Amino acid sequence: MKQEELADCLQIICRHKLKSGLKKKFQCVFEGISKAGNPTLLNQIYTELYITEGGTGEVNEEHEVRQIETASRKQDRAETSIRQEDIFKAPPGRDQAIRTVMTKGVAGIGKTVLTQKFTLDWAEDKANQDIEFTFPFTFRELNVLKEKKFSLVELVHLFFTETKEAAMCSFDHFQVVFIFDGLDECRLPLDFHNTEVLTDPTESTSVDVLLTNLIRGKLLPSARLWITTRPAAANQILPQCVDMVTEVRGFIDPQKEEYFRKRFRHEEQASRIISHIKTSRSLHIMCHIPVFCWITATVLEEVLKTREGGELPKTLTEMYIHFLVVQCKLKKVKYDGGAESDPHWSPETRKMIESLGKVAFEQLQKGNLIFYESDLTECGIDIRAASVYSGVFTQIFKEETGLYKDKVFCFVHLSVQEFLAALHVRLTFIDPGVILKPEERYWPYWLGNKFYECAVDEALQSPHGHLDLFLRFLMGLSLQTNQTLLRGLVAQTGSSSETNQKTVQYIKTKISENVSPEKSINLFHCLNELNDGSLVEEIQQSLRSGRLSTDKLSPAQWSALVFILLSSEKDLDVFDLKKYSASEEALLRLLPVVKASNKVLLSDCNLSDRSCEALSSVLSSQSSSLRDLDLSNNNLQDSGVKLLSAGLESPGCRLRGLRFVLSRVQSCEALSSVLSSQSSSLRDLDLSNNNLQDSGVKLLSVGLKSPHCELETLSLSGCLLSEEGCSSLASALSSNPSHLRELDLSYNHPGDSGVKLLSAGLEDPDWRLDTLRVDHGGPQTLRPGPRKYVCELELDTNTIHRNLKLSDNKRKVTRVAEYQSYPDHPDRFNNCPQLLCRNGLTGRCYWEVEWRGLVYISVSYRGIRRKGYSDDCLFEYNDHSWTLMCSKGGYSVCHNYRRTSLSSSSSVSNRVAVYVDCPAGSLSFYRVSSDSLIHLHTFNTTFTEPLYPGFFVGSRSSVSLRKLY
Ligand SMILES: Nc1ncnc2c1ncn2[C@@H]1O[C@H](COP(=O)(O)OP(=O)(O)OP(=O)(O)O)[C@@H](O)[C@H]1O
Repeated sequence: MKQEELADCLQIICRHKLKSGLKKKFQCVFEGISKAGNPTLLNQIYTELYITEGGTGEVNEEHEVRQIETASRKQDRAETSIRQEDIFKAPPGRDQAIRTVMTKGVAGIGKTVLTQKFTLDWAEDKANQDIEFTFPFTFRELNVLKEKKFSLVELVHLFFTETKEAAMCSFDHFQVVFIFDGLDECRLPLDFHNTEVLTDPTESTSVDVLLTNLIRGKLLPSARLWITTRPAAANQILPQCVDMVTEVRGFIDPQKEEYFRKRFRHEEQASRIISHIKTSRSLHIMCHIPVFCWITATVLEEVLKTREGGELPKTLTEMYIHFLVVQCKLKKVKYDGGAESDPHWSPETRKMIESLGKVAFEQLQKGNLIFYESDLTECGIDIRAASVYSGVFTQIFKEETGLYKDKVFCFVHLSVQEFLAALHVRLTFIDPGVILKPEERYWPYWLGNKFYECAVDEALQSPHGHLDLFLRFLMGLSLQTNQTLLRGLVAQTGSSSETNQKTVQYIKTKISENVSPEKSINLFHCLNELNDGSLVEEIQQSLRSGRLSTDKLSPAQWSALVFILLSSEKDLDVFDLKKYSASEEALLRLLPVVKASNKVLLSDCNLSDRSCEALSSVLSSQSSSLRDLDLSNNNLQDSGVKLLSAGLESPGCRLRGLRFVLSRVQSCEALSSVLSSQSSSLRDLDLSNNNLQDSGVKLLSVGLKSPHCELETLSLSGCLLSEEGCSSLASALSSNPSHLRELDLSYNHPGDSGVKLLSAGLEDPDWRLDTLRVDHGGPQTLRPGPRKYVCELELDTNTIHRNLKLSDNKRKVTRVAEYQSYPDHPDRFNNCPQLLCRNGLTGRCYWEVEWRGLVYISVSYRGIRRKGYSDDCLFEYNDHSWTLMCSKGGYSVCHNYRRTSLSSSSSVSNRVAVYVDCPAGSLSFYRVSSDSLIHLHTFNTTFTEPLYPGFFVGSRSSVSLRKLY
């Protein structure tokens, strides 16, 4: 045989051996039960994970190229999911080969299992056969080699002895994939700036130098690399070394079910567990994290054996507590011969948990996730007992064998270590009676009452989020209810709710201090664990204020927010997008929350067709809770309305109330078809403020006429309707009279005959109609836009300041130096150069003013103070007035001390229009330019009292009311 052929042959044998070794290693998932003789086969349990390409920019925001990349990616936000076997495939539209992939994902989301499945599929010849060698490493294992020196070839030989046997000493000519799982667990100093360059795979050096050079592409540039990490640790790798970032997002709904069906072979048991999980929204949503599914499966399997239903664990901490309880019970019943009903915290179990907690904590502090016998001895665990633990407590502690000469141990999952570490802290540091040994005092936490605050600070300072999950558990364990679950183990000294409240406050201060999105999200999780009722509001504020910038959040961070919102157990009855961020981006990302809400308010949110498409899918989904939707004041085009109509017409749609604005008459046709569709459950339709005109109403009447239309209330207020429109409505209703109860035609011009036609229906016993509104009618209502709501204002001379002079038939106010001789009046502003109008507004009103100099155009409650120069008097500084400030420099708006300059004020015109809809709580300002209205700003609020228009007039300034009638 020639030399080359021999080499080929050896290589094939080596690959074959490597594959069988890997098959053996990865065919079972380690879930602690293997020792009990019941291994879980990876292929049997593996459930497809949802993986997406994930906003690479977050790795390092400063990096210019990345920013460009992020920007270009943003244009197409549609998420594409990536199949596990295609992890190295370039996404469509990207030509260059992908060398390094980084996969991020939160704790327990399935990164390790994913790499194992990838490797197993390769080893079983099922996928990626272009790869000649796959070398899966974990940082956990590599950490142990910190002090040692190897060449790359030696490192591979050490882990994959088959390659050594085949004397492989070069990988240059092969397609090789290196997998490095768990960067967050890495304790090697990866220094990309100061590490010497190494190109020779046979040169010996420390493992961190090897890795740095491999990742930088200096060493073995032809190899492909796959690194997985929890998100907070991703920034250890220079962004330019990573070609593609993906995110594991866990299980989507059908996969959650699939998981439980795979785990519980008995269909009935699986169905019972699934339906049980579905009864708790938070539990169901938490099950998108596979490790949580596993823990839930373990817990519910036990819990449901003994009782039907009952309270289900709702938070992460609760679930892990149950898990611990179940494990202890199993140990007691199976191995100690105890009975189900015995207290599960026998002195031995307690001692064992304490010792395990100590190991967990101390090793977490040191950053160790694999421990030696000596570490266990130090914590009072004797080695023989340890093997009993790992035998008995297999689901908590496992014995790792294989590569190491010494016996090593680790927890079955890092999250279990993090939980036990928190439990240890709870048991040791918080109990005031505990006297710490000097060596235990290195930790700042023991310092008494600032305990939780120190813990928060510590976690925030940890650069790669090592203590994030630990902190969540620690917070969870401070809850009285959780301590009760651990009665007998944890002393019931309990933190008082006052301490918890202080912690909540402290966390909120930290959230407001502009911490990174990852850290904020973890702090939200902590609030959730603390059962804090204002959590949702806190998230809203962070988004609204821009502290959490909607365009900088990665898809996974958004889904974390959704997760927190949904699992908060807070009533999500009404979802008001403006409270979060009035943007399409926010809507699309928060869609699962929309789906879980009953009433969804989306008015004035700059929504386009993209939102319509997404909403349409929510509408047609059987599982959606959405019943009421307000889409008014968005610039929806016909195409958008069409998309929405498809959802409205779908058989699954159970929407009852809809409020929106139709841009064009064609949209009426689409809506009309919804009304006449058999499956439509629409009962309330509010089309107020639409320029529908008679022609639009005519089209709509076709739907109203249909026997399938069961609309009960219809508002066409301010829709430019005249007599003709009324007659179409009357004719439609006479064909289908038995459903509509309320018809609002206010702010239209139905004329006497229109009113007569419809009023006749009120009397008709066949008609169900019992309320007809035709108030505020008149020809002026036929003007398009807000001008139809024009109202005549009258300045209140009793309020006018003495430096303001009236002219032009009391329509104009000018600031003057000389005092005017107005009589004393309690309503008069005596220090601020202001005045109010007489009209107390309660409905919809529109007016225009002309101004010069510096003028505030405001609306205010009547109670505004008149005396003195305090904040309560000035229109800008209180919560009962809303103001547009106009000056040559531009416009700004102000309410309750918060002033915002308007960027669109580059061209200032001296005419301003104001439109207020008091019941709807909206106040809009426009600039008037050659008769067209240019929107400046809208305040959305709730007006609790009648509003009085008013003005502040600066020196050498004037303002006058325009005559519009
Ligand atoms: N695709 C999957 N199918 C079935 N079970 C899974 C899957 N992925 C994960 N699991 C379950 O979840 C557990 C945790 O998964 P894994 O260890 O892969 O998470 P991880 O993302 O690596 O977590 P960490 O960041 O904490 O290390 C597994 O032990 C297994 O029980």
